[in-house]
Amino acid sequence: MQQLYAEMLMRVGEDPSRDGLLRTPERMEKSMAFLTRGYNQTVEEVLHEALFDVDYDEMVIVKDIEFYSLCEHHLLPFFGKAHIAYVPNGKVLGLSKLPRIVDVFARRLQVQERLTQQVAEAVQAAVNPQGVGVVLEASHLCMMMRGVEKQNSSTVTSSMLGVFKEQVQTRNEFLSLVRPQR
Ligand SMILES: Nc1nc2c(ncn2[C@@H]2O[C@H](COP(=O)(O)OP(=O)(O)OP(=O)(O)O)[C@@H](O)[C@H]2O)c(=O)[nH]1
Ligand SMILES: [Zn+2]
Repeated sequence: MQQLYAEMLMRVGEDPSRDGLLRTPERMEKSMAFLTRGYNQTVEEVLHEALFDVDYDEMVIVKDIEFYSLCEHHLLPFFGKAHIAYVPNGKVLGLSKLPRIVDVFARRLQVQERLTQQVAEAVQAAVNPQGVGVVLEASHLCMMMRGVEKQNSSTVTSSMLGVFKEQVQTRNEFLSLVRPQR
């Protein structure tokens, strides 16, 4: 990787041997490993069996979970907030595990739609709840600092499973609770 990054610096017109850039390939390699560490993680290992029997069958929502990902088309960041809800079916998940599931999939090369679906499916598989709702709102640097150069657009995606798909009322309850307060 470090050789490739040094080559890249040269191709963009830089001198990889100048003082400020000497350790840049090494830093980039480390940084890229961090930004894509989701490839080395599985949902099972981050969940750590934090499933609890609870007699609660109302909606659980964890909202405003910040995430950072890389778009697979340009390898530029897209980032924003994830909102996750589920209606339990005898078991609940340790709360911190929802953000951890987001990160397992966000720290890969992604499109926002697939990231949204993967998070919803992972929660469904982990908790076996009555249903799952996931909404992601994000800004894409590939649309801001290059390309169409639109600074204020945001992209909203959602994935609804089980009762969130079948029952308009459940979906609306979720959507009204995560709606941005303006
Ligand atoms: N659906 C989807 N598209 C994305 C996402 N991230 C980036 N893109 C889009 O991927 C598309 C790639 O389009 P291309 O025409 O192949 O590439 P490009 O010439 O760099 O496109 P522009 O960004 O329009 O300059 C662009 O429209 C991006 O906005 C994402 O998460 N989901
Ligand atoms: Zn992009």
